[in-house]
Amino acid sequence: MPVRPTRVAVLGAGSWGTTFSKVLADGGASVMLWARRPELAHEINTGHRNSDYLPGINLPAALRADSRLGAVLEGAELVFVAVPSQTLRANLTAAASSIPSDAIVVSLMKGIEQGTLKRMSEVIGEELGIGGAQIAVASGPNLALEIAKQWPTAAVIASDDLVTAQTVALAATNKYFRSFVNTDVIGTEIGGVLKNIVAVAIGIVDGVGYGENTKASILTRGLAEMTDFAVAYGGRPETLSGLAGLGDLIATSESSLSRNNTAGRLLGQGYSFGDVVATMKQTAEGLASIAPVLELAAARGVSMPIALQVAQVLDGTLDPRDIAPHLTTDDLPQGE
Ligand SMILES: NC(=O)C1=CN([C@@H]2O[C@H](COP(=O)(O)OP(=O)(O)OC[C@H]3O[C@@H](n4cnc5c(N)ncnc54)[C@H](OP(=O)(O)O)[C@@H]3O)[C@@H](O)[C@H]2O)C=CC1
Ligand SMILES: O=C(CO)COP(=O)(O)O
Repeated sequence: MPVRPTRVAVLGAGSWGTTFSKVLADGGASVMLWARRPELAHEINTGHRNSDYLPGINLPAALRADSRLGAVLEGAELVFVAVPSQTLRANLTAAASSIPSDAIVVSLMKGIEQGTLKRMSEVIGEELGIGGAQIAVASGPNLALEIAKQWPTAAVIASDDLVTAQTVALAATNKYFRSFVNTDVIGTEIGGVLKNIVAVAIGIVDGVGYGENTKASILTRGLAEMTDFAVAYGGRPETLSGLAGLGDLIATSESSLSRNNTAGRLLGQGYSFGDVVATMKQTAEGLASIAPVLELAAARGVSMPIALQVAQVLDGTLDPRDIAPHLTTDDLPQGE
């Protein structure tokens, strides 16, 4: 029987790490949050605010922050990680010696590492030398600011080991946040990575000014693209039609809170990739994972017209007004 953990740590005090810390604290856990900037840790401890990332949100007094990894990780039963995907490996290198050897480590991230093409759970396993029963991932329709306002939602916790997933889900459940469990780590992670890329495409369409038909076509074909890719890498199709696939695809593509959607909208309005990166103050993972995703797709022969056209808009070889990945004909016989 899984037991509810009481001592948890969260690495990364951006919008998601801080919000998830609140979810855990409101679920009854004692939470230590790592903020790499001491002044942010000070603001969280004294003002119970993180004004950079969650303006207007009051944080629970039970949530404590620190910029020292050792102090944050001491005695942690669960360690949640919410840093930008491309910085995970370096952050783990710094944290590894302080992470208790029996802790379960949970990825809250939605990216693929450039160069190695690894999922976040793979990077965690490699860097910390731990196996599947000590690793979990969390994903779902989880726009941070909505959750920080305690608007109700749900998530999926996946681990190779069901008891691990259940243990994490017990900690990550409260009156406004419900965690479901499964054992499909691959499908759950891939859903989170790929919906970001489709959300960029929808943002481009919005920025250009096209309408609901275009968006509905791309969303529907996007789900097929996400599912084909996930299945090619060993994920289960039903995971992609659940919260970690369709659910997150809808939330991210529809919301102006989404950084991926916002980045796409700016591209659609004619801003260059460089301008968009300079404008974004928070992490838009879809922009960094598009190249590794296309490499992985090519390696398994998965057709990804949406991801391909987003990449072409990013590198300036496709005019955003010509975005119409659902009109590409190479997979027409199977398309629906
Ligand atoms: N925001 C959301 O709604 C959700 C986000 N996610 C995922 O969570 C992950 C983290 O995203 P999110 O919290 O939104 O990102 P943010 O941009 O809001 O915050 C990133 C955090 O990581 C810290 N950080 C640590 N190391 C580095 C580094 N080397 N470079 C840059 N920042 C660093 C930042 O510190 P500092 O403040 O000092 O820069 C900051 O605290 C992403 O994979 C995202 O896809 C998943 C679900 C929801
Ligand atoms: O993952 C998210 C919602 O589930 C957050 O999306 P963005 O990173 O696009 O803001």
